[in-house]
Amino acid sequence: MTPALEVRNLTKSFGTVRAVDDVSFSVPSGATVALLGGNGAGKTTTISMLLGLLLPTSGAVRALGHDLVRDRYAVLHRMNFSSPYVELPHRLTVGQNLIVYAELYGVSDAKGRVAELADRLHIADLLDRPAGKLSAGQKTRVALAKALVNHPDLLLLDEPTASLDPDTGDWVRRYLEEYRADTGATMLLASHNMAEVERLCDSVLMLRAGKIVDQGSPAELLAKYGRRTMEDVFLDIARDRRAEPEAEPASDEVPA
Ligand SMILES: Nc1ncnc2c1ncn2[C@@H]1O[C@H](COP(=O)(O)OP(=O)(O)OP(=O)(O)O)[C@@H](O)[C@H]1O
Repeated sequence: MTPALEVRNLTKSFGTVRAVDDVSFSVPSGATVALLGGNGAGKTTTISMLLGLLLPTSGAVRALGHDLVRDRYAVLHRMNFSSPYVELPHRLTVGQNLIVYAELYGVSDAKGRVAELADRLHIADLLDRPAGKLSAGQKTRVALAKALVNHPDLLLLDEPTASLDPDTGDWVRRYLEEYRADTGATMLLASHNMAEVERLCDSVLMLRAGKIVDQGSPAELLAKYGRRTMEDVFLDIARDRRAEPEAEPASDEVPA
């Protein structure tokens, strides 16, 4: 089966900064994959290129079987994204924004789809509010509604639960699990929440300074680094510690 995403030798330079440096990976259809890395590792730049929003310096991206630079209009209507860094137009209400996006994506019953999402994502009480006057957590939920408005087959999520309280964050994760189970959609998500990654993702790509420095399923990485949590694996990889279990202190040693 054709992978939902195929990324080959993707590179993006901003002047002398190589934000993404010769990155290659593929995401099987229906999989959920995490893109992890510390601040400035290149996650947002990668996602922007995967959306066709940013032109690569070199390399190629195929999304749902189409080249994203040459053939983006064949595929963009089957993709969507959410990002805390992209604001909806502030003066329009949440409802107006969602209708505009639904119509831009050619959703046949735009009003019906927005009402359905408002109900499912518990944002009905926000529909008449200006998008610029929402709290950070409310914006995150509205961004998710926008990301799902066209029933995307390929969903790119940049920190989908940023700013959400633990209860709402848990609820959004459950919703994403249901969406995937119902639709078979493929998801690539950048996250700083390691519990979220363990829960949602089949595999993990670890970026450091624009390069993929390790990858595998959460279970494989936990075993490889001899750790109990992805938080510890993340710290090992981000701090360039080698993938081997730490020795237990001998019983007569006093821990420092
Ligand atoms: N438009 C730009 N012009 C110049 N440099 C940029 C630009 N966008 C990103 N960078 C640089 O590219 C590198 C990667 O940034 P990017 O935003 O992709 O990181 P990130 O992994 O998403 O980080 P964070 O977790 O902090 O969101 C950083 O060094 C950043 O300063």
